[in-house]
Amino acid sequence: MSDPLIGDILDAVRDRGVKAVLEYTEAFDHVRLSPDDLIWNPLAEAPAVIDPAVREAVDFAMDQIRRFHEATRPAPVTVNQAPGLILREVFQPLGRVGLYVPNGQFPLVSSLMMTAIPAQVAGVTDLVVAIAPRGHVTSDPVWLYVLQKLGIRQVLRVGGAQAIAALGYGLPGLPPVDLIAGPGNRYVAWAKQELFRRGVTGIDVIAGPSEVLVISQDTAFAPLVALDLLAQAEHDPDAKAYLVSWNPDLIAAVKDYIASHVNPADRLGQIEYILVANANEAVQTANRIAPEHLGLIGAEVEPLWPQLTTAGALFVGRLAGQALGDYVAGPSHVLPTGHTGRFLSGLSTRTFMRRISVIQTEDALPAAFLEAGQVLAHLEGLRYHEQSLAVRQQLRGQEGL
Ligand SMILES: NC(=O)c1ccc[n+]([C@@H]2O[C@H](COP(=O)([O-])OP(=O)(O)OC[C@H]3O[C@@H](n4cnc5c(N)ncnc54)[C@H](O)[C@@H]3O)[C@@H](O)[C@H]2O)c1
Ligand SMILES: N[C@H](CO)Cc1c[nH]c[nH+]1
Ligand SMILES: [Zn+2]
Repeated sequence: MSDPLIGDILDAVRDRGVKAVLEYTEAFDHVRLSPDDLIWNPLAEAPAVIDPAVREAVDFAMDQIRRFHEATRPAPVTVNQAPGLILREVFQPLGRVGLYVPNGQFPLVSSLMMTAIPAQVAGVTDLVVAIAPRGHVTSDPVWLYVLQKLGIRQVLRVGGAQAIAALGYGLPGLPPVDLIAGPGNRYVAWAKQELFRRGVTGIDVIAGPSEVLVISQDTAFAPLVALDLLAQAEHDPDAKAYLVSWNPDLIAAVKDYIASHVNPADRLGQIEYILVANANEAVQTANRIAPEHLGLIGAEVEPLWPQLTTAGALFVGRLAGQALGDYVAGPSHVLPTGHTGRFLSGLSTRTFMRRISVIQTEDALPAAFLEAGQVLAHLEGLRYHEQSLAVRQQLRGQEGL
């Protein structure tokens, strides 16, 4: 089977459930699962034992991610708008959330941390994680360690559009979720959008194949620039990497570095070199592309960062390779792709919260609010709106109300 319409996969899983999920898993992942293999509880396994150096790195990354998300969790706001009018903005965690974690071309254990930690810091307690059955997710000690450390009780061992459909429509023993978050390849990103379009679930952000754009000028940085382009291009043949510079010598040096270091067998995404006239044109080009990651390397370009308004995340300074953000800096690496940074932001605790406004009154409410409301209701010809305020104006201040 090749490139079926994603809508057909969603329909099949909605209508034929487990049977369709198993068929697509066999077709795309070349794994034959039985219905009993689909859902797995990592907490039912013995505690994972992993290499101490890996455990230390995982623990370090998880601490950094948690610290950043705790510091940026939105706080409730109270506004005393007028005497007797108390306004609030409060945040409530979502109910049941599905997290998609990529495991097709590479096992992205870091994406599990970068989605589950923000969700948990937001207060979500009902989480299911979907991971494609490539390799041995259920016996790999590192996956097991991270899943157990996060306290995840339900893993759906399915990837691709069929996993997204199963999360959205539900399966026996797997209630449907309210929101699906997490990155994935083009099939995953497309399926999430289609499920949202159908009104089945919320989604976080369009986080498809990885992208990077680097602005740099100094030829001394050619190896750093080249490696940052390659680091995102290595994720997927659908990934995109751009170098933007007004120094043709740097572009030539980066091309040379890549030509002499890359193995022809690497399945890299597309790398594009864009020669611009000056800094202003570099900024305009980057803002138009709206890349997932945007790196600024070198003293000449680093001060440009406040002008860059559409990237998913900015990386400023020669030590700020995008891989730092991919693993350990702290903000989630789940970021908008495909030019959607123009209107979407990366995953955060906000992704997993609903914002509710609260309008609370007391008898001191000034008459002006009820009067102006009646005038506007009258203007729109909405009789009962007007009456509902008029009756309150009469009752205002009366005892026992
Ligand atoms: N934007 C972000 O925030 C972000 C973060 C991390 C990773 N990513 C991206 O996530 C992606 C991970 O992709 P991946 O493929 O490695 O893993 P994945 O888990 O996203 O996808 C694997 C699944 O794709 C399905 N599939 C494969 N070929 C198919 C076909 N021809 N038709 C239908 N379905 C098919 C299979 O069912 C498989 O289980 C990469 O593109 C990477 O760049 C993005
Ligand atoms: N660069 C990816 C986001 O585009 C995230 C990631 C996970 N592991 C390594 N990198
Ligand atoms: Zn990466």
